[in-house]
Amino acid sequence: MTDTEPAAPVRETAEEIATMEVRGAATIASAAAEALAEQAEAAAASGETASDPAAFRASMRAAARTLRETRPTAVSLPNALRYVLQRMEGQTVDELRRSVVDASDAFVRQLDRAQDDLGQVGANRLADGDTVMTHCHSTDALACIEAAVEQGKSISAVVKETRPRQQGHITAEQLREAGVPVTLIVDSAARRYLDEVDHVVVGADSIAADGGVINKIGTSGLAVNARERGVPIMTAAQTIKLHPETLTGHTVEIEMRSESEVIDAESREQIGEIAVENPAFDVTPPRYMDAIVTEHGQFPPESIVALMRELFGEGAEEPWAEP
Ligand SMILES: O=P(O)(O)OC[C@H]1O[C@H](OP(=O)(O)O)[C@H](O)[C@@H]1O
Repeated sequence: MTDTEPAAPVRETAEEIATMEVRGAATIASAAAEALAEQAEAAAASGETASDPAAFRASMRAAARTLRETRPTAVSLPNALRYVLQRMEGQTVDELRRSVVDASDAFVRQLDRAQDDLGQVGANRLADGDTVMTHCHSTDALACIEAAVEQGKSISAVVKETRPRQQGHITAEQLREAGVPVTLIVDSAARRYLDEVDHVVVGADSIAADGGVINKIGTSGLAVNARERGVPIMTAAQTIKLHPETLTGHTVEIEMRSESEVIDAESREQIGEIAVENPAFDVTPPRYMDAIVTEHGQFPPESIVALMRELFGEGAEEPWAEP
């Protein structure tokens, strides 16, 4: 390990996030925070950085940059890195190491608590006997449904499979384990089933300052259909999903993934010369979203900017940048 090459656990976590073995905005954030703690332990034990606080700090910044470069859309990833690096302090390597490990632990605990708290808020929106429709797999959205079940409400679910990676299968399995009767449908059947649904519950990868919700591709179409059918739609998103850079006019980059997720090589070959595109996320305009459910309560999307300012100030530093 040199001061620019992160330790093995960081490289492994970065690879797992890039290949989506580790996925879902909250899970990515907690894996990134834990990887920084592992980097701190490794750097404090390595010849090059163990006795040089400046080299230790540089190795932490390099590790954060490696993690940052894995996936561009879920803002929980840079928010996690920011949380930990902003709390790195001390004169000696041992003090620096301890501050990083403590910040990483605190971040992960805060994440779990936030999800429990927003689950209660989201559950309050659901009534006994409701059927919910889900899209993709979101631990924040599942927390709302599971909390409703724990409140003693009987909830059933229509689960969209979510092409191309079919994260709906994970949702279906976890809801079934929570005792929720599940009907799995293909994405294109969603509008037909909305007539049988009381609420649509989705997660978010990022929330923009204007209340736009960036979530798995297909969310915006689902939201428009839900509005047309008169079905309320909420996004469950703890505040690490708030995108501070959008306060200063930046837009959220939409990740484009490999065409191999959409079409296999043989079919591709047979069809001949065509373009294939695979955007992983889309933006649901605030007017199509009824509520953003966070650990601080529920918000109309248009008012989320006030919470964003309160939590992040006017913008976002990048503590992983070289000074
Ligand atoms: O943080 P939680 O609620 O678990 O997940 C949030 C979102 O992350 C997922 O993205 P991907 O599957 O990583 O591309 C989905 O878009 C999901 O709604």
